[in-house]
Amino acid sequence: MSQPPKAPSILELFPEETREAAALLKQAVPHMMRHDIPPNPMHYALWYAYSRGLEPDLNRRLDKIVKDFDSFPPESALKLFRDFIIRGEIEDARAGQQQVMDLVDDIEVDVSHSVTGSQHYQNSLTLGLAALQEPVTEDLPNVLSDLQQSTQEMQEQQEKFLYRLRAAQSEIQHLRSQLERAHIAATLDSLTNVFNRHAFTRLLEQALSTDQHGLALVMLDIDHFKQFNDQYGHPLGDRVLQHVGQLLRDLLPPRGVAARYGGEEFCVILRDCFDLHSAHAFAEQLRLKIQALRIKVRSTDKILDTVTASFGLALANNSDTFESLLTRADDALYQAKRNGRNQIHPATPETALSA
Ligand SMILES: Nc1nc2c(ncn2[C@@H]2O[C@H](COP(=O)(O)OP(=O)(O)OP(=O)(O)O)[C@@H](O)[C@H]2O)c(=O)[nH]1
Repeated sequence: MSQPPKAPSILELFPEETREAAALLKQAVPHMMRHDIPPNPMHYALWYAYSRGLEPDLNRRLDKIVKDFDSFPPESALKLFRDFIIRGEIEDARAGQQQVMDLVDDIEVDVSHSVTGSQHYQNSLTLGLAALQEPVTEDLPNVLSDLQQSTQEMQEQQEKFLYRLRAAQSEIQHLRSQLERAHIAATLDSLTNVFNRHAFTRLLEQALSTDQHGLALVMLDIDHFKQFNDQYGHPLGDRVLQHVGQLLRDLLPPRGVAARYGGEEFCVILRDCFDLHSAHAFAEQLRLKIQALRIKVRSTDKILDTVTASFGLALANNSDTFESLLTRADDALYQAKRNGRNQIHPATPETALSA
């Protein structure tokens, strides 16, 4: 029997580049305004998909709801959001749950057969041993033959059980690697292979709540990236981001965390930095490596203009929250941009170091 087509994931549903997505934004927002629909993320996703027009059924249902209600009941929005926007993710989660449940059911049946078999064997052993303790009778050959038969049955059953356990073991390994892949997809930025913003937020909050001693935050932002995109196009801009991701992964010290905070902005959490010098040394190494990047246009072999980045550094103190630490690093980054870019600016003036 043929399987129904797999529902697309969010990434497949919304593959647009910045410009195309911005054009859809301009169409989606007036739809929401016209019907007095709050432009929250759930509504926005629906009206964005509506503007894209690739799901006629969604458009028909949205048109009908606003016509019938002259507004947009939140329950209807949620249902459409589940049915059209996150259905791929919901299907994946359900399929994963079902696989685990099937596996547990199979193991339960196998264990229960094995227990029953062991009980029978135990009974025949008990009877056989009792018979063997009797004075030798002519029944001995029958007792031995019964024991031999039940031992053979037990052995066959154990072999089957082992075979099923091995199959379950490989199924568990498969499920584990599926879960690991899902976990990676949920925490990594797919373009640059460093953590995404969501994971970074969680990791920095965790680090601040457990041990902020020696914790430093580095924020970096590629310089004049808009200009680079405009001149060479987004695909080459994407390659720059991928190179920066690779450099971050290569240079990251032990216990460090590198993340793409958004667009062309990255954050790095460093540990064991008891003054800004070691954070500065890391940032300086990265700054030089970015400056040394030579990006080649594959079709023409032309080497593109030098890429540079600006850096803000902040050392966590006892009273820092996620927001306060991020704001200080961001302010320092802003200063680095104002001072001329391609440089590092520490958040605290007393430890000022120049690039
Ligand atoms: N190629 C590509 N570009 C992106 C991505 N995300 C954001 N951008 C672009 O990054 C640019 C950021 O531009 P701005 O915030 O004006 O900053 P800038 O041009 O780097 O200037 P300064 O930061 O002041 O040096 C915009 O053109 C975005 O379209 C992405 O994933 N890929």
